[in-house]
Amino acid sequence: MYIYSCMRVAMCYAEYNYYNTGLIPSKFYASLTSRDNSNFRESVYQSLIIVASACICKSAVDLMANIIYIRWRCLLTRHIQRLYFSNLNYYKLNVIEKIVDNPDQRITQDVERFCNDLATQILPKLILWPFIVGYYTYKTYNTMGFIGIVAIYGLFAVATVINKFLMGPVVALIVTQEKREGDFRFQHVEVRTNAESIAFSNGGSLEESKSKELMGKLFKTQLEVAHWSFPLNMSVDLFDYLSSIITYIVLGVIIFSGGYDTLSSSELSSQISEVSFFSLYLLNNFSTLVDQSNNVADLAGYAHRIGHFLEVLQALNKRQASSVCDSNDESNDDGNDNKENGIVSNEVTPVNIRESVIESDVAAQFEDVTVATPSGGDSSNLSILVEGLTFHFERGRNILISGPAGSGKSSILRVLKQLWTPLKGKAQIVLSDSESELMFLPQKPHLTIGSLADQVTYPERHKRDYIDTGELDSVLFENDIDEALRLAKLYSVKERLGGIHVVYDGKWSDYLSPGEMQKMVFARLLYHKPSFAILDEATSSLSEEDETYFYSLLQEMGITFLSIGHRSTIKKYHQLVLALTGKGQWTLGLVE
Ligand SMILES: Nc1ncnc2c1ncn2[C@@H]1O[C@H](COP(=O)(O)OP(=O)(O)OP(=O)(O)O)[C@@H](O)[C@H]1O
Repeated sequence: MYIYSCMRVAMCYAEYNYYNTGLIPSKFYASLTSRDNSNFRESVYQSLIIVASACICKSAVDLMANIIYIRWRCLLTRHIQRLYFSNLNYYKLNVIEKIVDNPDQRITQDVERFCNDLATQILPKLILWPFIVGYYTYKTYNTMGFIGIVAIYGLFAVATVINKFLMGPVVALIVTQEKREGDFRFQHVEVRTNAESIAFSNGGSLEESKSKELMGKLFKTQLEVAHWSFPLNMSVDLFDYLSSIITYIVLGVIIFSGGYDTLSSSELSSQISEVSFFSLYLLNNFSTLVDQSNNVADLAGYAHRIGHFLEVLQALNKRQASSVCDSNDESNDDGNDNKENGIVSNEVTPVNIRESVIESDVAAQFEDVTVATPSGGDSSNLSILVEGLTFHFERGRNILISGPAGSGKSSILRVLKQLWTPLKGKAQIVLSDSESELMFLPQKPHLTIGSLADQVTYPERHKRDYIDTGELDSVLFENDIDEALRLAKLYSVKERLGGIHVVYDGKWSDYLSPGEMQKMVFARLLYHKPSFAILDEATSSLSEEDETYFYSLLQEMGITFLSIGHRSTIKKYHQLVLALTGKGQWTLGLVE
């Protein structure tokens, strides 16, 4: 609020200066035509002061417009980020429901351009617009009469109608252009992210042709925008040029009809200068609005993309809220059923689930869960992976999930983590899903931007803040990380980097081998020391020797694990095997 008020004051002062600047020529005309030396000198001093303060005001307005732009961008981006990162929306939008294209581009680029255009191009022009137009309308009416007002307002009305008509197709094209821009950038980000794999598989020329194709589509749309902008620009320029001559046409009408017959020639030239300033300034304010047509077209394009994105995020949150309500209702019902029936057992299950389990010993449970691939709203795309799955993941009973590739092993974990909604039944993490209780080690390790310490403590945040405020002993913190790195056989990485707090200025996946990346995820596990762990092929890139080492270490530390893996050597670390046999079938049995 404070910055808007400052901006309004600076704009008022700037307008006052423009007004005085506009009157300078008439003062010069008067002093020059009357050969009045002292008046002339006074005009020179006055005009220098006016010009200097006009410059200061203009720069102050620019500064405030920039501050407002940054503030708006910050507020809008934060609002979108809050929605994007809540309820796993970032996952749903990027992996499951691709309802909006390029969410990253909308958050970074579209918001930036929208706020920049609005705050620096449009707001300064509009903030005092009604007052200025009112004032100069009054001045023009006083000096030119009714005819001047009709001519200026008439011209503006015609220009507005024409521009509104011409702007429609440009707005639609800007929306498409932004989508194409995002697709083009995404293709290059993909090449950057997977440079090594592409190089190994000689995919360079294929990627080049894909990039070329996307570039072609983008440039085609840009050309269409340029073509459709041509009539719009022409109309804007026509209004600009017409507005510069209409004043003189009206003045001609007034003079030739005897309007200023009583004035001497020096008074007439001073009058013409003053009248033309008022009317030109009024016209200038109108043409400023008309000139914004292009900016408004761009702005409408960005606003459409941001608005659509916000609508989708809000709809996802609403859907999540209503599904939570539904599941609460269901869980109340289930509670009663369970009391009556006890825990359900499955006939195809060789090992019956114990009838009573100590609640605190259960980390996760599946009750008659049917898992299907996400269909994106089209039920013909739906493929059942596992049907009626019922088991408990409980302390001291390590479970191995096995089955052919694509049989749905990871999908069971996705359902448990609430990334996918089961077609039927209930899968839930009973303990709190925090790093101290239960940790997931995903199939593709994700290493975040930052230091080695950030990798090991992930996803814990703000540790450094606690160290800075003295709430956490930095030596203890660093010792814990060192210990985790040593146990994960990654201490050499710390030495290579020169310390755990050195920020690696690049992509960790290019710096570490796939095996080292998996070790890094184990370092996380060893740092957080949870009671339970879920490992999705977490040792697939490690040697058998390292795999044996890590599984033995987990057993020594008393961590209960549920793991997915293909190697038979890891069987001996588990008590139960959940085997997926395809077409929704599964068996749960003791390890032989
Ligand atoms: N986001 C998704 N949308 C639609 N189908 C998907 C999606 N993710 C995975 N699938 C499909 O679901 C099926 C099961 O995938 P899942 O990742 O669970 O297999 P998996 O048994 O873990 O295989 P692997 O041993 O190769 O890791 C596969 O056919 C896969 O193509």
